Amino acid sequence: MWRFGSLLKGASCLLPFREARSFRHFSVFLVRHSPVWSASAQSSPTCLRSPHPSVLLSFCRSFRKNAKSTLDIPVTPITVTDIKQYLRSKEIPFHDGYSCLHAPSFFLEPAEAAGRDGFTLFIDKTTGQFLCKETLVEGSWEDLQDCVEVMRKEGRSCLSPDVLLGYPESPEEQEVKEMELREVQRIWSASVSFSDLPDEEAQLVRTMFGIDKVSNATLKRFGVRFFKPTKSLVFPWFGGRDSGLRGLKLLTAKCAGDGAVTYADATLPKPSAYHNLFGLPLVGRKDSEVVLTGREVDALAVSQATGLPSLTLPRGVSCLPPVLLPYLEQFKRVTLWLGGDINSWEASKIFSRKLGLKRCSLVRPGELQPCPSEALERGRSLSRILKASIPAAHKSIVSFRQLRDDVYGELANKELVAGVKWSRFPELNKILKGHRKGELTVFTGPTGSGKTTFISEFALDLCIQGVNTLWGSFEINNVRLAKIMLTQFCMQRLEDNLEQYDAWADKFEDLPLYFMTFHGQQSMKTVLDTMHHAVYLYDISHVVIDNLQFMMGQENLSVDKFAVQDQIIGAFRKFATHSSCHVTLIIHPRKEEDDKELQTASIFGTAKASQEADNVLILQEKKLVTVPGRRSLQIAKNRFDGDVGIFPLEFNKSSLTFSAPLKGRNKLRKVKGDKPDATETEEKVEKAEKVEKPARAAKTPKTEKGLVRVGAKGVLEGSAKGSAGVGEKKQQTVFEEVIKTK
Ligand SMILES: Nc1ncnc2c1ncn2[C@@H]1O[C@H](COP(=O)(O)OP(=O)(O)OP(=O)(O)O)[C@@H](O)[C@H]1O
Repeated sequence: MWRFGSLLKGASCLLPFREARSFRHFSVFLVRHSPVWSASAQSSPTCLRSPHPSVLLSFCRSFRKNAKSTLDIPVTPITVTDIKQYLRSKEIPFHDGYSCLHAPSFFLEPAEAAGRDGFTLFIDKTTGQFLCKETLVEGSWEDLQDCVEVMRKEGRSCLSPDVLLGYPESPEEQEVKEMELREVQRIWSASVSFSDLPDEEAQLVRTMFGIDKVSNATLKRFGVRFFKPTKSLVFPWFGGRDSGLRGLKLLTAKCAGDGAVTYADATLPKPSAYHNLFGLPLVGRKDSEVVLTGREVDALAVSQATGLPSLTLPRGVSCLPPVLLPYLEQFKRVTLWLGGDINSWEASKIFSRKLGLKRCSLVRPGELQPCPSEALERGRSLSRILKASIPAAHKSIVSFRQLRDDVYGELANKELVAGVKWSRFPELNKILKGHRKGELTVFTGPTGSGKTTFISEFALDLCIQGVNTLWGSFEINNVRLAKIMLTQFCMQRLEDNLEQYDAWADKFEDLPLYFMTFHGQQSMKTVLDTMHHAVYLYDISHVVIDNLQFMMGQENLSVDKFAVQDQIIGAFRKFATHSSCHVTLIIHPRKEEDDKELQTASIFGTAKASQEADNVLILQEKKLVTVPGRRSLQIAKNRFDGDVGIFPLEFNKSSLTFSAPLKGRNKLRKVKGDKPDATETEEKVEKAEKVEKPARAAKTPKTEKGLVRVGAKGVLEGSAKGSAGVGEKKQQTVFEEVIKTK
């Protein structure tokens, strides 16, 4: 099969159609002004033979960004060996780097390339994604192969950097982009440099942002300005082929009533497109050491105090997008000093795997080792702290001496160690304490009892708070699942309020939420490969698998099905631990008698599932609760601190939610031990329900209230620190303010 490849500028040829999935990359090869494509694709995309659906969708307004959050993983993931073999077979020289392979760029004219470093094409070893650092041409592994094929076919030694274009933008998207750029320019030119501020005001601003000791010279070197209308620090993003202003980040300080200061950041463009490594223009080609920080003010502190190159990750501790890795390849030593709390420590361990453990060392947070800006304020020696950083490459056997600081960290940060709290399920916080990375949760419940619906809200709640989430829904398709989640997100029937669809979908789209594109039976290997890929690309920290039975394939029918299930559970356990990612696994129960409650032992298969799991959650439908439709959630195992218990859930059919609309509505009963007394539980639940019913009926908010509650509590008011999703919402509020002050 062939696909039309009139896509390289000045070249018209047919490219072999390697795999159906390649169509996904088809539009990357659009030639600017290509009349053939623009006319045919836009008016009738179906003119392509068997195009990949996502190509068609990318032209359809209502689905325009679906492709972005859908994890379309290659059927056979690329490995570094494949990449190397291909390059060798095409006689392309390469060096083995830390996260990337380095090859000569074929987007530079030979004469142009001669004056440069030479190996400026960076190919990500995990994904095959490439970037030419000189021309900033980037694309997928398939794109790279296509470029090589075309060069070979046409006998060229290089290609124009303009041959590859991104997905065509809709007029709407272009307009948003232009508006953003205008806003960036407006804020930037209305901002003042510190040396232009009256001394008193400059000092006040410094105090407000905790940078008293950062000099005007440092602020000037990094291009930091102050935007008076919102009293924000402005950090510019310079980049692109012309090194022009591409965006900016605003950091705003807010004083709470009790005198505490909280900081909110906002970026333009929005966080998912904001790929600024703040400080990059100051890095010299020969620099071989760098300090990575989680906040811009920290980079200022490190640079001033140590003279070392220092860069800030655009979204702090929430992720390290692989597109930034090529810019970090030149460094032989990378020190991660992402902040002063346990979250920064966890993130630095995870990021160092992407960066290559051997060259990374980590600053362990502690009383004497706060974040860099605080260390500078407190007069600590930043060089000494950096010197004391710990190599990231760990040994398999450690003594308590090496662990003692970790143990202390856990004790001193009890709340953070307990994980992210649910905002819709306070009872879960009381029993499980929070949602922690690296754990395995097994969830079961009777057939059709609402397992998917409940876990959807359970995961959404965390996702709203910035937990990067990946769904593997093999039972129901992604459109249906997204519909359930969107309904739960806005807490109302959108069918009856279609005019609100776009507003809610826009908000929903900004969540760090991804879906696997599989449906039906899947091999465990494919699913695990996808999960690894997602962790690498999007720093996923919660994977939901609905459900295990869909991975048992043909073996499901054989006598050895229990062994297969155990093997799958073991693999998920390993993945969760090694990837520091929480896995929630839905498992069907064994067939139980109808009037019996489920127990841990009711989980289908052997005892492996409950042994390997850190948490076992059971959606109880029968016996415990006699009111039809009423369910209870039983926490039957909690490895973190042993508390188990059960609490009632009330299903709201219009919003598809189980969460209590009002605080303190459901009574919680803590049970120590795995098997609560069913009769007692039922009685208590019933009693609690009866007593509280009238009050609840009177207090249940209308759907608009639900909208305000979710939007305000879960989305708009969260702290921007360490949370991508929340950070994005902050952006809206800050820029709304900016616009208001215009
Ligand atoms: N508590 C409830 N009361 C009434 N209906 C519910 C309740 N919870 C979910 N439902 C509805 O029941 C249907 C099935 O729900 P869901 O798919 O979540 O169940 P499940 O347990 O995942 O099913 P399966 O066992 O097939 O995997 C959906 O239409 C859902 O809206």
